[in-house]
Amino acid sequence: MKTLHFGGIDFINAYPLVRTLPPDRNSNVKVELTLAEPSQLYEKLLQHALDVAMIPTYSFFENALPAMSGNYVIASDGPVRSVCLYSQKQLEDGALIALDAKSRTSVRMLKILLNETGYQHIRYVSLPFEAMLLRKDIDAFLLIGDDNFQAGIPDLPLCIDLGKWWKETFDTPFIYAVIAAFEKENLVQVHPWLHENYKFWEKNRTAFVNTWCCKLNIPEPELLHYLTKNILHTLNPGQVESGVQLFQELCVKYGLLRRINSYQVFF
Ligand SMILES: C=C(O[C@@H]1C=C(C(=O)O)C=C[C@H]1O)C(=O)O
Repeated sequence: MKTLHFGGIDFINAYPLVRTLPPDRNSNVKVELTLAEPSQLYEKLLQHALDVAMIPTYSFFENALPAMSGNYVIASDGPVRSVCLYSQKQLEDGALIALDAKSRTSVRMLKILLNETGYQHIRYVSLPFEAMLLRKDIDAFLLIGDDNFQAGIPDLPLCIDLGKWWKETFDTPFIYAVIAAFEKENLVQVHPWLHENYKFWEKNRTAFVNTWCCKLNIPEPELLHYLTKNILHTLNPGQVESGVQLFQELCVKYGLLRRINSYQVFF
């Protein structure tokens, strides 16, 4: 049996897709799992150190990758909770925004939203989370992933949820990460393993959340809400295609991507 090298995002948002199957479980596919940040998984996929990986949607387009899964995504259709812009006061044009250095997709999502809203002179600086907190000249910062659950962050008076903002602006879900491969075969072969994980999650949600909430130090109802109401792991087939297409078109419109690339979505 061939071993598939799969890269799974190590953020909480991906737990239901990659952390539910016991490692010793007999499965029809043999998957060797590497957990890492989305941008690192993208680098490994480019180097062919991984066969299939969960990668930022923007990276998928930036490198014109040929194939993505239509079955599983990291998406939201309204508030996402873990992609937020924090600030002391209402944003003014000309403000300096620190962008989470981990992010590839949400930084472009923010730029699109600011452009659509009419801001034209925002300045940006890319920084790791810890460095942002030390900079006094920054007006707002964009954080992605698990750092949004750190105590103290929500104390800032203004917190703009980008998933909510996107939904209000375009009335459609937003897709933050996709599962991509160079070879269609590898994508199709990893699907049963992802299905197994996700089915296991759906059947045992309460037990998983109960275990994870202590380890992560997040109240149980909040974690359950995050993983079932904020983050969406599946969308209707048409929604995946139209969602990523819209994002790609807007990236081109605002000069964030050179051209529209074609690609295939597999189920
Ligand atoms: C929803 C999220 O989406 C993440 C945001 C990403 C980005 O901005 O590049 C990449 C992968 C996603 O898992 C999150 O950060 O929690």
